[in-house]
Amino acid sequence: MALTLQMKTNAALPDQVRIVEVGPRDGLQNEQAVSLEAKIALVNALSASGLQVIETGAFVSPKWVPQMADSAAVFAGISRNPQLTYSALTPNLQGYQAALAAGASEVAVFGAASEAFTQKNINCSIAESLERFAPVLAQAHADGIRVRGYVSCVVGCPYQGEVDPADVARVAKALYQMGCYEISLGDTIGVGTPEKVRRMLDAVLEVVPKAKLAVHFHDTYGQALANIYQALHMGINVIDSSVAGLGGCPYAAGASGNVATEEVVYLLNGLGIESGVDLQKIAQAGWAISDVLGKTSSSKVGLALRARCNDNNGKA
Ligand SMILES: CC(C)(COP(=O)([O-])OP(=O)([O-])OC[C@H]1O[C@@H](n2cnc3c(N)ncnc32)[C@H](O)[C@@H]1OP(=O)([O-])[O-])[C@@H](O)C(=O)NCCC(=O)NCCSC(=O)C[C@@](C)(O)CC(=O)[O-]
Repeated sequence: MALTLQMKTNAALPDQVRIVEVGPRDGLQNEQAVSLEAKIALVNALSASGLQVIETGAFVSPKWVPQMADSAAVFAGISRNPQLTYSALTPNLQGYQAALAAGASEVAVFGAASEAFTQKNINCSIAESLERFAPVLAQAHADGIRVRGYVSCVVGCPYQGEVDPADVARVAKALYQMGCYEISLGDTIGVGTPEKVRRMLDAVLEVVPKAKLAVHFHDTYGQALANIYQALHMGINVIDSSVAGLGGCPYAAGASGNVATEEVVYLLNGLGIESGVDLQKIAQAGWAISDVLGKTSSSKVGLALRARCNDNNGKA
């Protein structure tokens, strides 16, 4: 009986998941300044872990997010695996051109379902943000560069509070219709619970196909893995995460980092879902960047593996 139940539950889950590693960008944009060498070492360690996509930097105003000011140098310094996508955040055409010059293989525009957050984050209204993204998409299309679209605050906003799923669906649909190949739905401040996530995804799935959606959960209230499990059951098979649970959001006070990549890989391994990511290698990347930052990793999986490794005299 228990076995039958288990098989039924897992039958609804995808066989494969693509993890989009956002640690070098979403993570480090909200940590203390990290040296260029450490950023390059992080991206190189992530590249060796089996990940397919690494968000490597952001071409935004250095006055707004100084931690990302050396993104071009990061792109110039990394050892590229030609099989991997090294992406960058670009708020406007200026950022897009800088990302292209730096050699980004893909870019992302970023909007939000909340007017207040959009103002704080990119200094314009939602409608104005979509106007700014249009030339980015047009130029990227001409250059043969894929554009991802983020929608922030999909289940809550640090300024306005509740966010209507209809507003999320409206912005997600707009980005999709403008030509974004994938829409990443961000719980920027990590307030979602599985039921809220279900209601939000129900609304978005009415207007964007599930194969074009990704989820991006911050873990402020410890709900990220439960929310991912909910999203997996609704057919979403692209998950954003950040090694060692790095980061937060500079315009969302108190927000924790993204769900840790180690946690996501451990969950997927336990569910028999293929991600291609080597848990030990991603954990090692997490230990290294946590040491650079001089802080304890936010990844329980990373900490558990490190303790085991220490017990085994350094052998995994
Ligand atoms: C969008 C702007 C630029 C508007 O900022 P603005 O001040 O309104 O822009 P502007 O067009 O008036 O330009 C002002 C100055 O910025 C410069 N500028 C203009 N554009 C760029 C650029 N691309 N790169 C470098 N510099 C730029 C421009 O050259 C000018 O320089 P000045 O003449 O004063 O010396 C600004 O608000 C900004 O950079 N915001 C970035 C905010 C950010 O990065 N937030 C974090 C990422 S979003 C996030 O984390 C959420 C996400 C994606 O992870 C999903 C989730 O968790 O929900």
